[in-house]
Amino acid sequence: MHFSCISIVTTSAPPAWGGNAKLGASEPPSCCSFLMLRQEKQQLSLLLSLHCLPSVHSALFLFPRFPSPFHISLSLSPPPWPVSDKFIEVDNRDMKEKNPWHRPVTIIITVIGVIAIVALVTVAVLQNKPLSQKYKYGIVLDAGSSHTALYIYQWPAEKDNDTGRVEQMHSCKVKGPGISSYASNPSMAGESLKECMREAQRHVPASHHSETSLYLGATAGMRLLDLENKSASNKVFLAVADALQKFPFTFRGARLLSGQEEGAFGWVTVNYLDDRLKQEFRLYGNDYQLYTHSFLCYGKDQALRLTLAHQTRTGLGTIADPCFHPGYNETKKYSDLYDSPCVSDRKPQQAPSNFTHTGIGNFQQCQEVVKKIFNFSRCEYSQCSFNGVFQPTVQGKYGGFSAYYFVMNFLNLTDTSIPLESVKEKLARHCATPWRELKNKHPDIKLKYLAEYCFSGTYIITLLTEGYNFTSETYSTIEFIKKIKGSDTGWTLGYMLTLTNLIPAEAPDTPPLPHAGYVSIVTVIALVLFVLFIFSLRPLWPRCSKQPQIV
Ligand SMILES: Nc1ccn([C@@H]2O[C@H](COP(=O)(O)OP(=O)(O)OP(=O)(O)O)[C@@H](O)[C@H]2O)c(=O)n1
Repeated sequence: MHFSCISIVTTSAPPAWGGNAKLGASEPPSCCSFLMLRQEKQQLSLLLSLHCLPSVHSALFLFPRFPSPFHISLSLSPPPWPVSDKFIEVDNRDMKEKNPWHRPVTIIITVIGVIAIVALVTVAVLQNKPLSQKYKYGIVLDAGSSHTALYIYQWPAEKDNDTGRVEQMHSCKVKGPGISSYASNPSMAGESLKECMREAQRHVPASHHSETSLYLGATAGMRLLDLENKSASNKVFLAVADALQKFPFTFRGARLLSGQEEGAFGWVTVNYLDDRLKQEFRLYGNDYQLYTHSFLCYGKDQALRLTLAHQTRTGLGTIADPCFHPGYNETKKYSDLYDSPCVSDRKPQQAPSNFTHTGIGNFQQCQEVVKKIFNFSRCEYSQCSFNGVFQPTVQGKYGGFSAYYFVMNFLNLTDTSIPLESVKEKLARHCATPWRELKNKHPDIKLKYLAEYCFSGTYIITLLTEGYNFTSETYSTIEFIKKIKGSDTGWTLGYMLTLTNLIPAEAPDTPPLPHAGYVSIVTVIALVLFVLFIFSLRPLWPRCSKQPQIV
């Protein structure tokens, strides 16, 4: 209690003061009210002017030395007696003795209440805290046409069926070209994977090796090899399977993915990582109508072959390529250029063994050459992308990953809020940059990639606008993405989720509140209950009257 500042003004020293009250002569504290005290017959009266009501109210109960029962007169009117400049300061020590908060019962109840709240909140927190995580692992090798990459995924062991919880734990880029390049030496295809596989062995805890599934999926490069030479492609698959089986994981096969599978698994990956499967698409137990089409020979590398094949179709010894930089000058073999089923039947009869590939760096002309590799006019459907393939109207966001991302990222064009016209202008400036200047500016970038970014950027913009019909208005709906929530975008995650049955038939039940929200609510409710409990103890509190009353 807080009565040390209480001053009482009297006209005369009342006879009934106890020994703990003493006369004072100081000025009354500014906040305090005046108490008038007088004795009439056997009754003491206090007259009060309520300038600071709460403290004065309480003060009235704390004169220990008055006869009991203690009657109080309260009045809101100014005191009728002349106010003296004498003050009586009330001795605090007796007040404290009578302070109900210092009573043992109140103290015990308060302590028990606090302990109960702490216990309640602790139990709520511990009960709902995620248990120390035990993980499961899965490994997928993406055997692409230009390179192979290994991805390790992990997810909490006890929550196999929850979505949005599988995440990429590690990735490893296999040194050397894609496995299809080892057609003439298949065992080297297996050999090339070993370094990343050993890395995977180090990243997945040894106790989990045997239960970790390992998959290899091959895409465009092996599709082309399969078309060209089935036995060679089988040998490459056997060689990589043989190498992968030697590792302590559960090897679940090396196989060719169809273009449709690659598209669909890529769709599952990005929508899974974006948490869209749960909310929007309801993959769980539902059928989807998904449009996917893979244009074999129209990936970036094969598209470049097609444009070069177009430019060398007459068997020239030198070509001046608008898609390569001014000053670019390389001697290339006709046999290498035409060594792909995408162009092999177009090889000019009278071609020399080599041609000189020079650059003139002109975006507009490059776009004209690139357009030549697509057939935009033939269409038997309501609308087509190119080569007579049906193309539905694109809805929602359009994600461009892998080569789309690498190229646009190099060109500083991943921001699709940049107007399409500005994108083209920037690309034109890039293409016109002399080759020597570009090499000096980017000494760390692989020369093959650097030389091709003008072509690649032009090919991407042409494909998006002329092929997939993006316009200046819709260009901003495109997102060039590399990763979503730490996982690379691509088909591999969707493939593993599907083969490992990590997407359940039914949507999982999710708690209505996140953990933090739940704990906060429990805490607030506990505090409210505690305050109510304390108020329920009011009979133990000192009696006070809110209304001025005359007793
Ligand atoms: N920094 C980089 C890395 C890669 N690339 C290019 O990006 C393409 C790789 O694309 P990706 O879709 O990963 O190809 P692959 O998986 O190798 O092939 P695919 O899936 O078509 O079989 C290749 O042309 C490569 O030259 C690039 O231009 N810049």
